[in-house]
Amino acid sequence: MSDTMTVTVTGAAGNIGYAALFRIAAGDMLGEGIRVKLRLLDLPGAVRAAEGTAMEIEDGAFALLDSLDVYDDARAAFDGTDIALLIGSRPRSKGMERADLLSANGAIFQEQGRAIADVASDRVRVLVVGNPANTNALVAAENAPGVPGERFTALTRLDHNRAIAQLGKHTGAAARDISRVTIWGNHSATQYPDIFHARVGDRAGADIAQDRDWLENDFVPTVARRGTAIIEARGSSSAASAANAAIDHVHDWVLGTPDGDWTSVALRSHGEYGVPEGLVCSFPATSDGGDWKVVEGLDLGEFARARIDASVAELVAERDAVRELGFA
Ligand SMILES: NC(=O)C1=CN([C@@H]2O[C@H](COP(=O)(O)OP(=O)(O)OC[C@H]3O[C@@H](n4cnc5c(N)ncnc54)[C@H](O)[C@@H]3O)[C@@H](O)[C@H]2O)C=CC1
Ligand SMILES: O=C([O-])CC(=O)C(=O)O
Repeated sequence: MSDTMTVTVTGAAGNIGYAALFRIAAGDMLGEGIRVKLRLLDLPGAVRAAEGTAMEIEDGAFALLDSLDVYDDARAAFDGTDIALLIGSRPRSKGMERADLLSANGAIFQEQGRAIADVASDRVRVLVVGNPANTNALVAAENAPGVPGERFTALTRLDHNRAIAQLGKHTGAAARDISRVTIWGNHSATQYPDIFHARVGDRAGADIAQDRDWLENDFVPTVARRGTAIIEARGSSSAASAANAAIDHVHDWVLGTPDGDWTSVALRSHGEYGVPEGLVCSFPATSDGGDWKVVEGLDLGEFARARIDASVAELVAERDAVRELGFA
């Protein structure tokens, strides 16, 4: 990492953008010694609002902020970028079919993948937050010739953090004492939050998982449906927690995961754990500050295998749909 990094945030006028940008400018994402050039991208109709957010960022007088620019054009926004947070996407509207959603987002992430390949820095790292995040990342990667596939990732860190929180509530342990939790599969209700390899203080996750009623009827569905529960309670989707997770994801990617722990990252599969090559699937992963590395060799029991297979089947169906639409 150099001492100045260019960071592009799409959907900058939106809720997650609003919660993420100030923390990025404050140094929470890349570390306190690293200066940041911030580039905000949104649609032409939302640029005025993005400019308002930029005015507030200016008013933060952040010591690490070197420059701040607002764009409505992807190629200009990604020019020379080192870190791209792809948050903006087309939300599902009333009456919209799944295919329409994949099609609208396919077009966005195809264009952004091409722009990143053409103009971003050679070391660019991409995190897709906008839903359907895994498949949007797959589309962007497939349309970015010359950019190594491992530079395209999707966010399942929010699910990972949710799993730690629920495990902490159940056991009374603090988040800092919980490690080696894994989210497998898709960022959707089919995801499988896995505690069988976790450590909770001195306890093994497999021991806590002996309470099958809690595991199957409480923990797994609570984590997998937390996004929906928050929409029902707040009237809008998770924003500050999603921004926090995006910052955690990039932080651990560029600065490394803590010794003895791993995190969850949706990465292009090389066939690990039998996941078809090329799918953007959530795995346990570590980083030494360079590339993500999938943690291999974990034993998966029948319970885990069935759930991972179901989530992977959903990813295959999404991939086939965007292929059919010509986006991948
Ligand atoms: N992966 C995850 O864990 C999570 C993902 N999400 C997803 O993140 C996305 C953003 O959420 P919010 O910020 O709450 O939504 P929001 O609706 O508040 O903001 C989205 C922004 O993206 C912009 N946008 C749309 N298309 C764009 C494009 N082609 N280029 C640039 N900007 C574009 C919109 O104009 C809007 O300003 C949604 O897709 C949401 O479902 C939300 C929570 C968690
Ligand atoms: O469904 C949404 O837009 C929100 C989401 O992904 C989550 O909270 O996990």
